[in-house]
Amino acid sequence: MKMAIAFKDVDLNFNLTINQTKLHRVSYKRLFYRTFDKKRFVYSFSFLAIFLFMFQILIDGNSCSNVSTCLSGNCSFEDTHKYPYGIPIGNGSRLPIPGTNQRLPEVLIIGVRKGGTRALLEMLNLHPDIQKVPMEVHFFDRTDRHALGLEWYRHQMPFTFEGQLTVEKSPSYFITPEAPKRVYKMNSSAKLLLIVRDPVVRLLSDFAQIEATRSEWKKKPRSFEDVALLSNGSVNFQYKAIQHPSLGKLAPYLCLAPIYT
Ligand SMILES: Nc1ncnc2c1ncn2[C@@H]1O[C@H](COP(=O)(O)OS(=O)(=O)O)[C@@H](OP(=O)(O)O)[C@H]1O
Repeated sequence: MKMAIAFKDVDLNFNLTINQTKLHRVSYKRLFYRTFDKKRFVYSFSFLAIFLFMFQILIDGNSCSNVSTCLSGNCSFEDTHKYPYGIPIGNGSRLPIPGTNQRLPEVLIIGVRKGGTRALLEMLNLHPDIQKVPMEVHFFDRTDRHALGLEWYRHQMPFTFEGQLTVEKSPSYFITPEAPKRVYKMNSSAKLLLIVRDPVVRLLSDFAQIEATRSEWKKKPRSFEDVALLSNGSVNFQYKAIQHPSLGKLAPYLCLAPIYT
């Protein structure tokens, strides 16, 4: 059989008198060896390598200039948002932006659970003078964490310049009886932010989230009545989203004026 194959700009002519199966095997093999141009391969490979190298330099060059600008002490307040825990310098190490420090928070978003506390924190963080703590630290509500001490708490804080406010949010602070005394001991003039929402709507929001998480963990689904009501039909005040603090007990530590709702 005589075949003429046009493969891009290469014309191949070869005779084969073998059966169809062998034809395919042999023709592909020949096609490969005949079209394989070593020189062209080397040129293409080198071109690709150079291109990737230049691209890498471009990317690195950009981040390097930012990082070196920061490390040489020319960082702005906004840069602390970019590198809240220092500038990554490889090997998992980080260098704090010169002039910054980890400071205890002056502002706490204390609740309420499912009140839009995350949205409030993110919106405040848009301001360059404010630095959010990305995660909930639960320092004032969890006794095991509180026992680690203020230095441990400070080390969970992002780096800030003097004049920037650090804001932490853990909605359980509002319903934990020990929290006000602990906050007061840390800083008696800390600003406490409380964002409120229709209690029934946020109860439903909380229930939906908890049940979704339980379902991910393959836990048995519960009805709303199971969690919100006791067996005698009265409200279950132990349920987290329903709990509220006893303001009488908090009074010695809270001057209501610094609570912003
Ligand atoms: N701007 C604004 N206005 C009204 N509602 C808002 C807003 N931003 C967030 N949300 C709703 O707040 C719910 C999440 O609240 P939190 O961030 O406090 O949740 S958490 O307690 O930290 O888990 C969550 O409620 P649900 O969607 O009903 O679950 C958010 O949708």
